[in-house]
Amino acid sequence: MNQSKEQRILNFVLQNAVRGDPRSVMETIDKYCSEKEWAMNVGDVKGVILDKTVEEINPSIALELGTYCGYSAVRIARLLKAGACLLTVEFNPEFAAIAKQMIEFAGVQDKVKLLQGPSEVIIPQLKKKYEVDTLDFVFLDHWKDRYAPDTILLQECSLLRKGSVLLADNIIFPGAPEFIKYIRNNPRFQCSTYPSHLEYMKVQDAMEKAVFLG
Ligand SMILES: CCCNc1ncnc2c1ncn2[C@@H]1O[C@H](/C=C/CNC(=O)c2cc(-c3ccc(F)cc3)cc(O)c2O)[C@H](C)[C@H]1O
Ligand SMILES: [Mg+2]
Repeated sequence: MNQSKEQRILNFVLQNAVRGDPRSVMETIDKYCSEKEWAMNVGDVKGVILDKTVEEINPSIALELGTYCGYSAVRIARLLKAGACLLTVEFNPEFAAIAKQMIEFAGVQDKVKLLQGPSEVIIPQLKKKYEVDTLDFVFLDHWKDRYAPDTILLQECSLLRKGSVLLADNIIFPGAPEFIKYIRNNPRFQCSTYPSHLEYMKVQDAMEKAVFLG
């Protein structure tokens, strides 16, 4: 059975990146996806916005929705301080298996907990099963029509506290119109937009940052 694109990306990393070096893994994925096969990683351009947001917050506990191949999990985890943790949620078992190998190859497995399952099931389990109190940072990069319902669910599960920061990818392309409508009209969130470019393309995209006001 011929390989998936995601398997080809992982193999290219295993053969070309430096084991234990997250920056090398990111650069190798970006090289493959800009030169050989496009893939929906946040990428090197929007990745800088993600980096700056994570560095500004310096989260102890972060959540990512939509692990895919693990590119942004590696990108976030490499910046986490000792003892800090990224919980990343992926419901496709093939992608979860690939991401697990990517995270381990990069050497950030001690900072990342990969939770396989749909976000609407995992989010309500975070407090009791995963011993989360509240989240410092949430990166939304899963199906775009799930950004708004999952943001509502995070609030219903009391997982946000005053100052919790959400960062959403792709609010221009493919776009997340329901999320933007919800979050920008919501007095409980302070929003700001970071114009950028779609990964590996000369296409406009943007990220939305939303700070929960409690
Ligand atoms: C219902 C379950 C919800 N709960 C869920 N729970 C857990 N995991 C979930 C859930 N919903 C989805 N996932 C996982 O997250 C991943 C999905 C990621 C989705 N990302 C995009 O669609 C996108 C498209 C483009 C793009 C740009 C230009 C183009 F021309 C084409 C595409 C660019 C981008 O940067 C993009 O992030 C992964 C594939 C999928 O298994
Ligand atoms: Mg994305």
